[in-house]
Amino acid sequence: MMPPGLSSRLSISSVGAFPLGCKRHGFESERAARSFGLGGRSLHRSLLPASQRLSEQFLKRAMSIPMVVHPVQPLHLRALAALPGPATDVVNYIVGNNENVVGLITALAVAFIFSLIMTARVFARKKMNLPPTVPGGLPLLGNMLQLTERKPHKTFTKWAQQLGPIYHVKMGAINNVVINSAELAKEIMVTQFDSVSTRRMPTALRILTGNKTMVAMSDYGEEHRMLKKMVVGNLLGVSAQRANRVIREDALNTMIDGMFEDLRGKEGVLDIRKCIQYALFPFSMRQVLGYVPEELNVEGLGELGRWDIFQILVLDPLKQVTEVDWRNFFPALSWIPNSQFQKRVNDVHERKLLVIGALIDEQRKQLQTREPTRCYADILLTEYTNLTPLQLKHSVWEPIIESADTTLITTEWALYEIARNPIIQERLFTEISNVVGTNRMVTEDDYPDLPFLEAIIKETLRYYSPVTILPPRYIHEDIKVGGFDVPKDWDVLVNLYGINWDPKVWSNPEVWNPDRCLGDKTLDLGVKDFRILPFGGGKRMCAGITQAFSIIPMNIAAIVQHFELYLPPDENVNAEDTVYLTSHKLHPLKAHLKPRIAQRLPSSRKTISSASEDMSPLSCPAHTSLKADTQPETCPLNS
Ligand code: HEM
Repeated sequence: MMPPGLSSRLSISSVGAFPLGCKRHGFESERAARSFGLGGRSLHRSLLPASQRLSEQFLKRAMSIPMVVHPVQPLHLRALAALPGPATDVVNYIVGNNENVVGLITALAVAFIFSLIMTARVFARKKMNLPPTVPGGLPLLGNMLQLTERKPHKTFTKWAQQLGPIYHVKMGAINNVVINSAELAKEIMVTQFDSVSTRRMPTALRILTGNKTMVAMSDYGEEHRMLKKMVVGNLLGVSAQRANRVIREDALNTMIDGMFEDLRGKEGVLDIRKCIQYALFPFSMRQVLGYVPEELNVEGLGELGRWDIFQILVLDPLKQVTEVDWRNFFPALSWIPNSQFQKRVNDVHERKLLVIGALIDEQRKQLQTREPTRCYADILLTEYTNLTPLQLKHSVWEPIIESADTTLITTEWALYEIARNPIIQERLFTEISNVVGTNRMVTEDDYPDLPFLEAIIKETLRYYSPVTILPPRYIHEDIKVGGFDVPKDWDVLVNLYGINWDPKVWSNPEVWNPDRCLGDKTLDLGVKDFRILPFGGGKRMCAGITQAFSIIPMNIAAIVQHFELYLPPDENVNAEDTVYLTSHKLHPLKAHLKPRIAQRLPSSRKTISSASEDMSPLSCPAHTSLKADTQPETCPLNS
C-alpha cells in the first residue's frame, strides 16, 4: 500500500515542478532557502566529507533536484535523492513526509527490528533440511541475474540436471522452491494442496484479473468454487460442450472454406496462425454471446470492429500481463509507486472492461426482445443475478481469452511438426482416410478411432507445453516435499516444461516423437499420471480440457484431410518460441499447402437439431483411451 499523500508528492517532484523555496516547505522565497545552505549553487563540493565526495555529474543532479528535500536533511540524503527512480521515491518519502527526524528514527527502528526477525529466521532455518540453493546468487538480487535468458522454464530445467528435481531459487526478496518432476508435482498439487492453495500475484496480473476475480487466477475458496462450478456446468463441462458442437463445426467449416478461398484452387503458402485465429475467435464469441459482434459502439473508445475487439480483449492483456514490476521482487517496498507501469496496465484493464461492459449492455438489450438462449452470457444474465458487476464482466471475458490462446498454440505447433515430418503426415492421413473414408469430413465422433492423432496431440503438449510454468502458488504453512523442509512464505513454481522433458522419464526428450505416446493407456495428462502435465493437476486442473480436445484434434485432422502440407525452406528452422503468459511460436507458421481435393468435404451431420442425438457417449475427450465408465472419478470433467 502506498502511504497517503505520497503519490501526489512524487508526481510533483517527478515533473520537476516544485520550485526551490516553496511555501509548502516553509520557505517564503528561493533566497530564504539559500540562506539555509540549500540553494543549489550554495552547496559547495568542499562541504562534503571526503568519504561522501561524489562525481561532478552526480552532484549536479543532487543540486538540481526539486525542493521535496527537507531543510534538516543531511547532505548524503540529498545526494542520494539524485538517484533515479525508486531510490528517489524512497528518500523523498522518508524525508519529505516528516517535519523532524522522528520519522527517520522510526524507519530505522523498524528496519532494525525487521533485521532481528530475519536473523532469527535464518537461525531457525539452519536447523531445517532445506532444498539445495542455486549457487551464484547475489545479495539483494538473489539469482535474478542468472535468469537473463528470459525463458526461465529452460534455465530451471538445466538447473534441475545439476541440483535434482527440487531446489531453491531466490528472486529479489522472494524465495521460490522449483519443482521439476512428476512425482514431486503430485505431492504439491494433490497431497499438499491445502497448504499451497493461494497465489502471490504480480502487479500486472493482479490488475488485469480484477484482483483475482477469475477462475484461473483466484485463490482456492468459496468464490473460486462458485465461479468454477458455474463455468464448468454451463460452458466448459462435457454436457455443455456437447450443446456447442454445432458452433465448433461451423468454425471448422469456415476455416477450411477460407483456406480453399485463399489458395484459389492452386497450391500456395498460407499463414496458418491467421487461418486458425479467424475461426477460433468468432467461435469463442459465439459460445459466450451467441453471435459474433461485427461492430460495437463503446463509450470512450468509439466504433470498434471485430478485430479491434480481439485486440482489446485478447492480444493487449496477454502482452501486458508479462510486463515486470520490480516491486514484486521486493514486497517490503511495494508501497513505492511505479506510476507509469501501473497506468499502462490500468489502461489495458479499463479498455477491456469498457468493451465487455458494452457487450453485456447489448446482451441485456437483446434479452428485452427475445427469449434467452443457452449461450453463456444469457445464462449468466438470467440465472446468476447475484454476481457482482466485476464477477459478471470477468465471467464473460475469461472463456473468451482462454479459448483464443492455448488451443491456437497447440494446433499451430502440431501442424508445424506435421508439415516438417512427411512420413508422420502420411501416417496420419492414412489413419483418417481409413476411418472416415473420402466422402465426408472428419467429425468429433471419429476421434476415439484415431489413436495416432491423439498421440500427436499428446506429444505436442509434452514438447510445446503452452503453459511452461504454473502460475506461482504461495506456501502458507511449513511443508515437506521430496523429503525437504519448505518454509511458509515461499512460492512454489511447478516447472511443467521441466517435468515434460524429464530425461529420467522420457528417452531423448528433445526429440518430438508421437510414437512414445501411442498405445500408452495410462497417459491421462495429469488426472492420475503426471508424466505429461500441460493442464496442471489436482483441484486446480484446467477446466477447458474438453473444449481443447474437441477443437485441436478436429482442426488438425480436417486440415490434413484436405491439404498436403510442407514447409517453405526458410520456415524449417523457425522453431523459436517466446514466452508471454503462455509460450508461443515466435513466428506465425507459414506452410505450403497443396489441396488434396477441389473443395471442402461435406460434414456428416445434417441439421442443427440433430446435434444432440448422434453424440458419442459422455466421455472426457482427453481420455479416449479409457472407456467412459472407467474414467477416473477425479477427472474434473466428469464431476
Ligand atoms: C491446450 C489448451 C490448454 C492448456 C494447455 C491449458 C492449460 C492450463 C493450465 C496449465 C492451467 C493452470 C492449472 C493450475 O493453475 O494449476 C489452466 C487452468 C484453467 N484453464 Fe486451461 N488450458 C487450455 C485450454 C483451456 C481452454 C480452451 C479453456 C476455456 C475456454 C481453459 C480454461 C481454464 C480455466 C477456467 C482454468 C482454471 C482452473 C482452476 O483454477 O480451477 N483452458 N489451464
